[in-house]
Parts: sequence; C-alpha cells; structure tokens
Amino acid sequence: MHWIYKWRNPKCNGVLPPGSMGLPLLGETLQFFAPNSSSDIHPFIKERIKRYGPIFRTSLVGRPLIVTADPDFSHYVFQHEGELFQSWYPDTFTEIFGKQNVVEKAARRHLKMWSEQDSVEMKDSSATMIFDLTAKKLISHDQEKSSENLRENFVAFIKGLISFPINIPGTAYHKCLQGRKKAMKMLKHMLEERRVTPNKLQRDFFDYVLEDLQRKDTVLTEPIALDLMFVLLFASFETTSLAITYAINILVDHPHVLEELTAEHDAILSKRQNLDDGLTWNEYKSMKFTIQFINETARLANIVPGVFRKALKDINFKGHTIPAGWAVMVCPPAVHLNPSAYKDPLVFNPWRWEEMEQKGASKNFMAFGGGMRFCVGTDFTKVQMAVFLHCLVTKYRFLLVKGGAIVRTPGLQFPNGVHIKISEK
Ligand code: HEM
Repeated sequence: MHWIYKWRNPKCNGVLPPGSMGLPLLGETLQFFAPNSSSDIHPFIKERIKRYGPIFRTSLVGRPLIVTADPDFSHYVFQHEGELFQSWYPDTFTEIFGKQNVVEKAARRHLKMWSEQDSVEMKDSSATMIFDLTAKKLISHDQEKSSENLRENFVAFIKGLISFPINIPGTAYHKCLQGRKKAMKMLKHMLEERRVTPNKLQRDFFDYVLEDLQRKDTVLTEPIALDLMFVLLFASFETTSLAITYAINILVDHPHVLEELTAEHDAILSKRQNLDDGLTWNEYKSMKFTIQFINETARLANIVPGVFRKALKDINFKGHTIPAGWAVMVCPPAVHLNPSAYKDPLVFNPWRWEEMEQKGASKNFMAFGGGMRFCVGTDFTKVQMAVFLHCLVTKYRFLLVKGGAIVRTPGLQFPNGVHIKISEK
C-alpha cells in the first residue's frame, strides 16, 4: 500500500502538475499507445487536457513524465535547452547536404518505375526512395548491391523507440537495441574500411566527417561521428516518407488543392526555356503555394507526436513544479490543432499560411521542434517534398486504389497502406 501510495504521489518540492500516474509500473502506457483513427488531438492527450489543463503529469514506459500542450511552456522548454532541460537524444551537431538535382533525379526515376506498375504502396515505396537517396549521399550505401539490409535495422530501431525498457528477446525494446547495434556495426565497419581506402571518386558525407576527424582542432571523436551518421540516417527517411504519403493522401481527397499546386508547377515549366533542364534554386524559391501546402501537411500530419526532454533542475512554471529528473513531453499535435491558433483546425487549408509565418518555429508551429535542437533537416525535407511534388504533378495523374486510412498509435500510421495508381498524363 505504501509503495502504491508513493507511486501515485511522487515526491516534489512544490506543486506537481495535476494528473494520474496510472497503474504501478505500467503507468498510463497502454492508453497512450491505444490506436486512434481521428486526425484530432490523440484522445489520451485531449481527455487529460480537459480534465487537468494543458500541463499534466503521467507515467509512460516506466518513466514519470510531464506532458505539455501549452504553447508558452513548450516554447520555454525549447528555449532552455542545456540549461534547464536536456535532450534525450545523442548530442549531435551537423550540417545538411544535398543538391536538388540528385533529389530530382531520384524522384523522376522512381515515379517512372511506379507508373509502370499496377499500383504502388506509397509509404513503403517513398521510404525506399528516401532511404536509398540518403544512404547513398551519406555513406555511399547501395541497398540493391549490399548484402546487408541496413534499412531493416533502422525499421527495428524506430519501432521500439518508445517502449518498455525490457531487454529480452522478442520485445520491441530488444529489437530496437539489436537494430541499433547492427546498424552501428555496419557503420563502424565502413569507417574502418574508408580509413584504409579513402573514397576518391565520389565523395560522400562520411568522407567529410572522416576528414574532420583527422583535424587537430576537431570536436569530433569516432563515437560522435558514428552517432552522427546513425542519427542522420534515422531522422531522415521515416519522417519525410510519412510526410510525402500524407501529402498524396490529401491530394487525392482535395482536388482544388491539387489544381492550385499543379498550376504553380506548370507555370514554372512554362517560363523555362529548355524543358529538359533540372529545377533551379530560384524556381524552388518561387514555389509559394507548395511551401504553404508543405507547412499545412506538416501541421496536420503531426509526424512527431512528442518531443522529449529531461528536467535538469526543479522548474516552476505557471504555478506547477517540474521535479528535476522527470521527463517532459512537448506535444506538437495539441498546439497544431488548437482552434484559438488555427481556425477550423482539422480542415486542410494551405491558404491559411498566407497570413501566417512561412517558416521556422513559433509558439504555434513546432512540427520541426524549436530552439537549439530545431530540426536540421527542415529545409532538406521541404526541398525533397517540393521537388517530388513538382515531378509528380507536372507529369503524372494518380488515383487511390486501396487504403488511405490513418491510425495514430500515437505515431502516424497507414494500417492498410496508401495504394495509388500513377499514370503519365
Ligand atoms: C517531415 C520531416 C521531418 C520532421 C517532421 C522532423 C521533425 C523533427 C523534430 C520535431 C525535431 C526536434 C527533436 C527534438 O527537439 O528533440 C527534429 C530534430 C532533428 N532532425 Fe528532423 N524532422 C524531419 C526531417 C529530417 C531530416 C530529413 C533530417 C536529416 C537529413 C532530420 C534530422 C534531424 C536531426 C539530426 C535532428 C536532431 C537535432 C538535434 O538534436 O540537435 N530531420 N526533427
């Protein structure tokens, strides 16, 4: 009884935010992961905001946690990185790579291939496209030629990312650790090979990292460099492919949006002298509606349902105390679906971005995080999506053949896939 009492009433040198710690050990994990098919704020969060307000406590996967749906507190968490809060992810700093013609070539090649099939499942196919491209640019990994399945290791890693830390064979956590271990082993092996035989013909991001490792004034160490490669590969392919799939799903359902998008891209081609030339940076910069469309996609897709931090000290905010050591989950969907920030928040309306901030983070838009750890891949993702959409709408038409339903667990999922038929115009 004493133990249960202590579980339900954790120690705090002030006033803990209201909420329930759920069952001993399990906490409220099962409710958090319960699938939900609405696009609205996940019922786990919505019910608790109603009951306790926008900052509440809970326990997930064995950890005490403060959830914030409060724009001010979420902003405060992002702004005090390193001082009051610390990320749960490995420390990395990086620079993003890429020339858009590489992206365009990949998009054209894949679209052509897909148009020759009866139908394609967008989530899997776009993940393959993005992973192939990123893995090639970062580490010259060619999935088709390699005997090892690097992507499979990342999929296992992602699936177990938020799970009970029980490391026995069969659990998602165990598979996650194994996935990371195998991927890290492959990366380490590559690094050792590269040291012996540097890549001279076609340099990739790994070569730049290796070069930096050899400099005297570098802050990089081998483990940091390997972590960096791992984080970049992991962060890039699942997120962007979900965003592309969500975008296609939207276009299928919103012909007037597709019409305006197509008009913008047709206009780009009509101004170009040689149609075979690739997209230019200026053309990308002129894609005003496309960027509004991408922002609205990021707002409603809510690909990252929670951003995690750990409180470094006791923190007092708006009458609540966040005890040192507790985890904090900033909840972007609650901010993105707040009717006082977005009129009719569940309606897909890219035109609303005409009056809103066009890029970056704000208190009301945190699809890519905020503060010091703001997503380094934001611009790369936007370029990738814009180039893909350009290649798609200028040359192809598409229709949904099967699937398209959305479930959140609470991460975005397409349980029956999004099967589309693509054909040349
Ligand atoms: C739709 C696509 C994407 C979404 C929604 C997204 C979302 C996010 C969010 C919310 C964060 C903040 C995490 C935090 O504060 O703890 C983040 C960080 C990060 N993202 Fe992305 N991301 C996307 C694409 C990418 C891509 C394409 C890359 C790399 C090529 C990338 C690399 C990173 C890295 C390395 C960080 C960590 C930065 C740090 O910890 O300092 N992301 N992303």
